[in-house]
Amino acid sequence: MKAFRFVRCELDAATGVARLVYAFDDGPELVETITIPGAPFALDAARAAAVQRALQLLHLITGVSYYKAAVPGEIRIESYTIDAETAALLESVYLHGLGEFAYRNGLNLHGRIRFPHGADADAAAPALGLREHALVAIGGGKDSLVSIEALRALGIDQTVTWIGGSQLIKACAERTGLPTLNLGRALAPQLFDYNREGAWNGHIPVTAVNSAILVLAALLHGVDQVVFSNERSASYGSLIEGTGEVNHQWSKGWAFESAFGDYVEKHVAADLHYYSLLRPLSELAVARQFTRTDRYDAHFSSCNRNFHILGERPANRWCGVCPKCHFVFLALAPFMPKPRLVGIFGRNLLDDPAQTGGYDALLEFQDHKPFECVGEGKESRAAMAALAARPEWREDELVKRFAREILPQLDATELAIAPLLVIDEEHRIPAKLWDRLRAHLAA
Ligand SMILES: CC(=O)N[C@H]1[C@@H](OP(=O)(O)OP(=O)(O)OC[C@H]2O[C@@H](n3ccc(=O)[nH]c3=O)[C@H](O)[C@@H]2O)O[C@H](CO)[C@@H](O)[C@@H]1O[C@H](C)C(=O)N[C@@H](C)C(=O)N[C@@H](CCC(=O)O)C(=O)O
Ligand SMILES: Nc1ncnc2c1ncn2[C@@H]1O[C@H](COP(=O)(O)OP(=O)(O)OP(=O)(O)O)[C@@H](O)[C@H]1O
Repeated sequence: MKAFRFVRCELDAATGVARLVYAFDDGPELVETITIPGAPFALDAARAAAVQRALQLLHLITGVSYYKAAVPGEIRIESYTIDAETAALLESVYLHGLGEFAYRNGLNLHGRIRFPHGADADAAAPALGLREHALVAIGGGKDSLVSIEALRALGIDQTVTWIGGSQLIKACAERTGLPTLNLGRALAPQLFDYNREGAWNGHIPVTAVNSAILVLAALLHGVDQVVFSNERSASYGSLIEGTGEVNHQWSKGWAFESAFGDYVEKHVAADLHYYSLLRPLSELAVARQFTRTDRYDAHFSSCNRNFHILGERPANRWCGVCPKCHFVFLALAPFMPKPRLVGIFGRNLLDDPAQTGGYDALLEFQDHKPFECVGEGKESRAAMAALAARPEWREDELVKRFAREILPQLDATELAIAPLLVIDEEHRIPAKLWDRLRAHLAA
């Protein structure tokens, strides 16, 4: 393949269906479809122009799923032009968002990803007078539920919003009792053929794609906030010997959030605020927040095996053997009564010797942090050290092994949980919310 082509993008405001069209060389058109319920959308000229800008941004970001199948040397944008700032944002999203993909496939993408661009646009995007209301992304796991409950406690109007057909996410969304919005997304079917035929494949920055979809939905619905639930720990990747840092969850990190959020306000709509409500918190602090209500215990799951487009789902909501199950069990354990936690998972993962290797990776003991959405090694070590001091946990096989074999090798001054629960000040949460939110999170 010589070139990856951004062929065109179109949105029908009468139906809410967006078509994002790509191609390799002179091959078939690859059409991804996004459906935003609530049509027909009546848009004044300023909002229609902002929707067009958001649609192009979505087209450009979503192309990463297809580009990765062949990583050709040339990128062409055929039906509109972009400026240097847009090109820089995209080059960063593609390079860092495909970091794990490149590492696992032994590819070097540095210097390869170049988006063609013209001069910088001089006019900043105007404010549109958007209604004060939050579209909150829900992923079926604990994080977004913590945000939803925090916004509820603060009295912020919100619509719980998700992409795709997951029944598990739908059940969690309905359990909130709040208004819901389910956005449709269908990848171009040829991508799955390419994968079967041996195209390059691997992780893509899915949170960047989801973010761009919600920005488009927010504009069509005329609301002023898109809220994600990405914690501080997501900014830190796995440290690979001889390679450096590779972050599976790069588009959940601060680098993406700050670049994308600033771009949306400057280039799409000045009064559309994209932010992560959980950015000031570590994974352990989010876990602690989650334990404040048991409303979702029988509904939520953080296990990504629930969320495949193709393929099998786990027999119950928690497979119990993947890094996310391992980590979420460990992160909740210091803050939740043991019977409640074992009840959620249906078993005690810390008393199962078969999970030793998985926990060693989380602890960064003779292994690196797994390529998954899990907390930092220091969070896992602090949580495990806390459990080693608790009578109800210390006899469990993996806690006992930690105390015997790993703990003596660690610096005891780095194992306290309290410093990891400190609320950070680096975030994009609107100033008018922050003081009240801070007080809620500190309680
Ligand atoms: C559910 C899951 O973890 N999927 C990852 C898995 O994909 P798999 O082949 O096992 O199954 P499917 O998800 O059904 O995907 C089928 C193929 O489709 C392609 N694809 C899918 C979505 C998309 O947006 N673009 C695509 O190109 C892909 O080629 C699949 O082969 O392994 C893949 C390869 O490593 C991963 O890319 C799949 O991850 C999904 C994109 C996904 O939604 N994953 C989230 C659960 C996830 O990892 N979230 C991160 C967020 C961090 C971030 O933004 O990067 C997290 O929780 O850490
Ligand atoms: N299908 C989806 N639709 C909309 N937003 C999603 C979807 N999947 C994940 N997200 C959002 O992406 C972000 C990262 O997802 P992540 O899986 O870390 O969060 P979560 O499911 O809320 O919690 P957990 O970490 O426990 O799985 C969250 O803001 C989440 O709401």
